[in-house]
Amino acid sequence: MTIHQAIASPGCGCDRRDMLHPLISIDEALTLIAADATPVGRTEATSLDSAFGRILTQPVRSRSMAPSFDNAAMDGYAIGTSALTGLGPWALRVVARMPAGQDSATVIEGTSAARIFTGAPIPKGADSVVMQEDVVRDGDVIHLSRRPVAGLNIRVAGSDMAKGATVLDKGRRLGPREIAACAAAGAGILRVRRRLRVALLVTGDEVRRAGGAREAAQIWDVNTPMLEASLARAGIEIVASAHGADNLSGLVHQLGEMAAQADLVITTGGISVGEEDHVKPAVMALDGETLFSGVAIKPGKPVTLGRIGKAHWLGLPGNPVSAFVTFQVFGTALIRSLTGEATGAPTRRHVVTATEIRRKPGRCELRPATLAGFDPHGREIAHFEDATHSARVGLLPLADGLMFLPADADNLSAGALVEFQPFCQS
Ligand SMILES: Nc1nc2c(c(=O)[nH]1)N[C@H]1C(S)=C(S)[C@@H](COP(=O)(O)OP(=O)(O)OC[C@H]3O[C@@H](n4cnc5c(N)ncnc54)[C@H](O)[C@@H]3O)O[C@H]1N2
Ligand code: MOO
Repeated sequence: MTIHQAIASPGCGCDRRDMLHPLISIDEALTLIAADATPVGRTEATSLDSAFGRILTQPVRSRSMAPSFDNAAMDGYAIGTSALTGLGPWALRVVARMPAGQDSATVIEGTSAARIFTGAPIPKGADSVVMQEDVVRDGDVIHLSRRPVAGLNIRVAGSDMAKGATVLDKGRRLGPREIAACAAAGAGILRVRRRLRVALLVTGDEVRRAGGAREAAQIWDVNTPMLEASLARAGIEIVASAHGADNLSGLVHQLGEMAAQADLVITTGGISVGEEDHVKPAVMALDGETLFSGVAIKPGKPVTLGRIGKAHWLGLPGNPVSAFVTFQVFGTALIRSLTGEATGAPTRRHVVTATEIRRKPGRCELRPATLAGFDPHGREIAHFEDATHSARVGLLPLADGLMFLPADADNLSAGALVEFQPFCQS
């Protein structure tokens, strides 16, 4: 039984069908982004200590075996197991001391042992390291009651990385884990894509700097700080961030200047259908083009992708939750394509809904949701508000990601399986 006629429109109230401007699906929009946005050309060298957040343009290969020599995994005694005849216990004379970082010509022969510390090279003749807790030491002699196996507590050369092994493929974003692997591989200089130049134009006559003076009917700017924070990572350079008035000639001037210096221009506001919405006309006045305009989602329906000259243009709606959601879904995918990041669009996983959902079908709803543990079958549960509100950011900090409610679903029972995209940094 369908129940959607009984449902009021509690969200942004923008569900009416618009036959003049057919909407495309999320996946169609993501396909267009992937086809249009090829990585910016230039690459550059960077040292490992400033590589965080950058995208590799060449694979990283290990310069030597890792570890490069057999070494002790424990503080203890290096011994040769073949000298342990009979059933024990055995007494071994300590003939050398081997701290980490010191090369040594020590050779272990017969029932002798070397005092050894974690990370120190294994001396010739030794094939086992016995933890100091497992011996009794008496002067220069250690007493051993249990036979250690060969190889015990030895980190074998090359067991982590072979020489020349590909440690990372090109297209990887360098986070702490990747940087650790590069360091172990001896990769001090890396080839990465140059920073993506992004310009931000937040429009609206009513918009004033957050926390600053404002008059009645004026609002604090949420989109500039939210998007600057979303773009704050090492592979991105914000080359301009400005406020634009609802004025065609002013926007033409600002967008023209931004497009000349940026790979990507992101705008917010001014892309709906009212006569105060001047962003699209301004792009057209600059001989820009539109790849898509309008996606069948809620919130964020008017999201638009295009070009202004050589620059890509992503037009986000003015409503802050709509701008945030569309940046998460499309902005992130676009930036990953432009920076050549191999992961592509952010991945989604399945979660189950915490409670029943009644909604008006028509557009796929991207509803901020909070993860709340697991159900008895081990499936992750997502909590959510009763509706999606494109202008209410108060509860956004509580959400972990976006729940995708299918376009045609008018009633989902508690425990329904839905897609979930965790929030991510661009
Ligand atoms: N007749 C129709 N009206 C609207 C439609 C429609 O299809 N037909 N779509 C609605 C939808 S959906 C959205 S989303 C908005 C998008 O409009 P714009 O992108 O043109 O955005 P604005 O009108 O400039 O602003 C919308 C809203 O957001 C507030 N805003 C804008 N910028 C900021 C900012 N930086 N920080 C905080 N809040 C901001 C602005 O004051 C408006 O309230 O259009 C619907 N209308
Ligand atoms: O008000 Mo709109 O579709 O919610 O972004």
